[in-house]
Amino acid sequence: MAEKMPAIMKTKPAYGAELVEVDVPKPGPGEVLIRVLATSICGTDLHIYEWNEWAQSRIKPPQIMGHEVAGEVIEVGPGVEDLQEGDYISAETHIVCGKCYACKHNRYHVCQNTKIFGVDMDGVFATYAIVPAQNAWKNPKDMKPEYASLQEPLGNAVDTVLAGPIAGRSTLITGAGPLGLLGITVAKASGAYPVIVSEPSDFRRKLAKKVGADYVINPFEEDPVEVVMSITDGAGVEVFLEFSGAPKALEQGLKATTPGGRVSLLGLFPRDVTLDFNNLIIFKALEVHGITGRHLWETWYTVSSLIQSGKLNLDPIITHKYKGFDKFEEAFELMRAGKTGKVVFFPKE
Ligand SMILES: NC(=O)C1=CN([C@@H]2O[C@H](COP(=O)(O)OP(=O)(O)OC[C@H]3O[C@@H](n4cnc5c(N)ncnc54)[C@H](O)[C@@H]3O)[C@@H](O)[C@H]2O)C=CC1
Ligand SMILES: CC(=O)[C@H](N)C(=O)O
Ligand SMILES: [Zn+2]
Ligand SMILES: [Zn+2]
Repeated sequence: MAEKMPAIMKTKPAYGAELVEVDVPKPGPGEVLIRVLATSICGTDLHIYEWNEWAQSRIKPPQIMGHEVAGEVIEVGPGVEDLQEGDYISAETHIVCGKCYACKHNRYHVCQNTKIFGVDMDGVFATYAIVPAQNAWKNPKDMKPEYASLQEPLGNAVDTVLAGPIAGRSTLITGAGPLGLLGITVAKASGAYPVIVSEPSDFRRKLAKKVGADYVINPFEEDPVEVVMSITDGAGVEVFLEFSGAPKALEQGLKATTPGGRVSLLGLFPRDVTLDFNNLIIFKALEVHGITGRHLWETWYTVSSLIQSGKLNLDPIITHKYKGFDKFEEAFELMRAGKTGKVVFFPKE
């Protein structure tokens, strides 16, 4: 095995990243070394690439980027018992403590001491990567690596869509970025109808239709609330799934939700949001869920079963595949321009 490997690294506290040659890491106690088979870009990676305020407050360069992955275990560190060379795994990105109040209440997805690889330590945009054994998820041998790599963001989408009943429910999704697109296919596979999607990007509205949306709305040209009311005979939707992080979308979605309906909020807002809580939430008795991470580990079981059921329409969502990392800047710039769904790298041997 090579001593050195290419890696996409945040080398400096500034815009961009670099493709550099680094030493292949050695697994320490409780860790495994994987050969990366597929790794995909998350919106968070884009924040790190762009070096926005959040990234400046959290990321300590130099650091290998990336946290969505599928790989083969090639070396097992001391003390690891339930993994062996040859295991085909993906990884939960949240490294949780198991000791805090949240963990002791089985709320691992909101562990107060969460560390995230690719965010708080070296990640997986490389030929080989270190994964904590406690975070490894064993994949069925026949699962495509690009699907296996998407399980982590699919987990966010599953927790958003399935935070309450969805079968047969009218559903509004705001934001058809990579996560919103995953939300559409999970909602359709789970029996939601109609699935109405509000998304200003023409490229992404077309993608939303391909993935299975029943209706798409351009919120910059039509009032999504009016369109939803006309589709639902004035009732509003039973379920509102917020995947955009746009304050306007939040307000429109709440207005379009039927009294007593359910709201799941995944999108992260760029700033504090001012909202008419009395009339948009309280007097409508809405059930509102904040969504973060994935429930450990039931969400991973749900995601894997949905993929294996063949009911998820993932291929149209994976819009860009790259062999190796040479064109990573093109990939990030296309993603920044909103001209992609999910982008997947397949490291060269
Ligand atoms: N809570 C959590 O655990 C996580 C939250 N996120 C957040 O989820 C959100 C979605 O992630 P990505 O799909 O990667 O983000 P993205 O930024 O690629 O997609 C957001 C989409 O919303 C659309 N949009 C903008 N304004 C809109 C409006 N007024 N109405 C409808 N759509 C509008 C954009 O055109 C874009 O297509 C982001 O805010 C991201 O930060 C991502 C990962 C984990
Ligand atoms: C930080 C991330 O982007 C990650 N996908 C998560 O679920 O927390
Ligand atoms: Zn992510
Ligand atoms: Zn904890």
